Amino acid sequence: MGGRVNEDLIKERRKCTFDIKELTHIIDCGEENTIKRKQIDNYILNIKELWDDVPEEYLSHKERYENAIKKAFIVLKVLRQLHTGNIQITDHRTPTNVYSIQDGIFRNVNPLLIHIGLFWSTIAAQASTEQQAEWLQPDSSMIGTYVQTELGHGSFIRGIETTATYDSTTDEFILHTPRLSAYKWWPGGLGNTANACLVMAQLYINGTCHGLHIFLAQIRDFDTHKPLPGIKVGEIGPKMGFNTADNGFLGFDNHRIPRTNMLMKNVQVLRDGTYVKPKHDKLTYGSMLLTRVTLISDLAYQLSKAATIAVRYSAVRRQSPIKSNEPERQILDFVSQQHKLFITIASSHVYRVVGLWMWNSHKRVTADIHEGNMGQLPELHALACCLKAISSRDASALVEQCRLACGGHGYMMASNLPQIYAYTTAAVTYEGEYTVLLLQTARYLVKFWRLAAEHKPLPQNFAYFEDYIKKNFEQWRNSPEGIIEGFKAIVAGKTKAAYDTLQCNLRNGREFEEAWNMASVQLTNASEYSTISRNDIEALQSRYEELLALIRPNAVGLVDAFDIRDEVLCSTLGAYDGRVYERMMEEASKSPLNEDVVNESFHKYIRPVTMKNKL
Ligand SMILES: CCCCCCCC/C=C\CCCCCCCC(=O)SCCNC(=O)CCNC(=O)[C@H](O)C(C)(C)COP(=O)(O)OP(=O)(O)OC[C@H]1O[C@@H](n2cnc3c(N)ncnc32)[C@H](O)[C@@H]1OP(=O)(O)O
Ligand SMILES: Cc1cc2nc3c(=O)[nH]c(=O)nc-3n(C[C@H](O)[C@H](O)[C@H](O)COP(=O)(O)OP(=O)(O)OC[C@H]3O[C@@H](n4cnc5c(N)ncnc54)[C@H](O)[C@@H]3O)c2cc1C
Repeated sequence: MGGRVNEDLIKERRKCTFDIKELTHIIDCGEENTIKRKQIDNYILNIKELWDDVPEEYLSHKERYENAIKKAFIVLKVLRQLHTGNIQITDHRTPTNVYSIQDGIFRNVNPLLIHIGLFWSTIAAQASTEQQAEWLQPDSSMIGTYVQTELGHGSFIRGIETTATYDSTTDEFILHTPRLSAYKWWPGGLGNTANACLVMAQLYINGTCHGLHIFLAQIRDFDTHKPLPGIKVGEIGPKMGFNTADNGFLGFDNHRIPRTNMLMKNVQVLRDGTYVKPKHDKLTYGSMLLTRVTLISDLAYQLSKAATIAVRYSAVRRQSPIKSNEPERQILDFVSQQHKLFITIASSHVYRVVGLWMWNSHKRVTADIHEGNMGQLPELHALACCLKAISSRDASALVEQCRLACGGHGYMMASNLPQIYAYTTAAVTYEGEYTVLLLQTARYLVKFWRLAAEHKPLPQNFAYFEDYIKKNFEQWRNSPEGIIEGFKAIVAGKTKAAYDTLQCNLRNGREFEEAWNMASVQLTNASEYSTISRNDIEALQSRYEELLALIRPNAVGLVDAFDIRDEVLCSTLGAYDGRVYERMMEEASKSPLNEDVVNESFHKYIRPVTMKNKL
């Protein structure tokens, strides 16, 4: 769509007091990354076949999948070319990597997301060198997915019921789904696309269960794509979002795979059935850990999209004067609107920085694990659980806040805010449900509180527990350091309260697990424990309002710095040129309900009633 940029947006951009490009380079972790990102953006976004004539909302469930899969294989081909051309495209140092461009191409989810993001990365992390040499071929026929969750069990994965029983007479595992609740349910790409999968199953050797292990299983014929004998596979139906993700179900009827299809880097089953234990029994959960870490950066990106749309729209939209004799103001001038939006911009930066820090920590801990040192794994797991839970829950609430900040127009699919919300809120549940993950972190904190309560030595990271017990916390200071101190006091106080409740329940004769369950609301809910006073809160509030006013002239610059192309934003409200109403009208004209001046339902259903009444 041609045409001039909206006047208000032009003025906003003139007002900006900082160098937008410089901030973009910081977000991308360096100018060279910005250049590389733009090259990939240009390359992929110029492929004509990736763009739809009809908005995807007007397609049926089946058509949506078929359209998405067409695009997915164009993208896959490009990814392979870029890899061969040695362009590092999956570097999570930048949240705006190739996954982000896909948000624009699919406006939903790439059905190959799990194939690209989880299937290959799990093989790379958990398969032996020989297995990797065989399976990680660039021209592999395998299209895979990660198959863990079952109808009956998602959170409590030790309860998974699919079995893999070793048959030493044939040197094979027999994969079996013993009952309906053991059907695999949810894996992305499983419904129609995948011909292979990594499946989590309980390993049995000579009647002994060794717990969950990962197996590579072919499920469809590579040539005909028909399910193999003993495989029942299909798609699970429409969802709130993720509707192009092709989530599926899967059952095994005594399906045999070679022994060498168990992922054997950390754990082995030998030809004679000998079981060789891993160095740490949670290494099998490694893919969940990695995805939780990468998700934090992805959520930062979703927030930057929502903020870009809502801030640009708020600069363009004029409604109500502030003083009755003045012209109507940009809605961005209302301080309550600034409060809704600027926190989203800030949170995006916070999650980006934390996501990067977690990514580097993960790299470091993985290198240690390679050297046989597992010492840092529990802390990384506890941090990943908590950050994944909090960032997904907060990001969903903030995206929804941005949507509401766009008033009625935010309710239009063409604003893209409903899709961003549906995508973001899924992350609260998948890859470890919110409460369940918070309880994992609580378990870790309570362990260290017990040490503190028993006056045993604590690692440096937990010295503040001791400070809290000795009441060594400083008086509240209204500064970043003061705020961090305040948070430490809250964590210590909250952990103490939960620990005390646990102890009380135990003294009353409860078993530990029961006592834990009874304390679980305290374990997940925050209270105020810091030394902050009423006056401090008032001072903080007025500083916050000052900051809103300082940020206001730079609001559009701040979202421009996210540097998200219109083709990726896919929003009538958030495009760079701010031609909101023109775009809305143009999108409305694509509605099939506008194809005929008089819809045929008039003759079939309306007229017989209205004309009869007239007589
Ligand atoms: C990779 C790249 C991706 C690229 C894309 C980038 C953009 C991304 C965008 C979008 C992509 C996403 C698209 C959708 C993807 C969805 C995929 C799925 O959903 S796959 C299913 C996930 N399923 C869960 O997460 C189940 C949750 N449940 C669990 O993880 C476990 O059941 C848990 C942790 C809740 C409990 O496990 P217990 O019952 O075996 O363990 P307990 O008894 O509680 O604890 C035992 C010990 O193990 C440790 N532990 C547990 N998990 C650990 C871990 N992962 N690592 C290390 N230690 C762990 C604990 O800290 C505990 O330690 P102590 O005994 O206290 O010392
Ligand atoms: C869009 C999407 C994509 C997905 N993709 C995949 C995939 O590719 N592969 C795959 O294997 N899986 C996938 N999943 C499944 C996902 O990982 C699980 O749904 C998720 O782990 C939550 O498990 P659940 O459904 O069993 O929830 P439940 O555990 O049944 O949660 C229901 C409620 O019970 C509570 N609860 C459960 N246990 C406890 C406890 N111990 N203490 C306190 N409260 C508890 C929860 O907090 C929640 O409120 C996907 C899910 C979604 C929504």
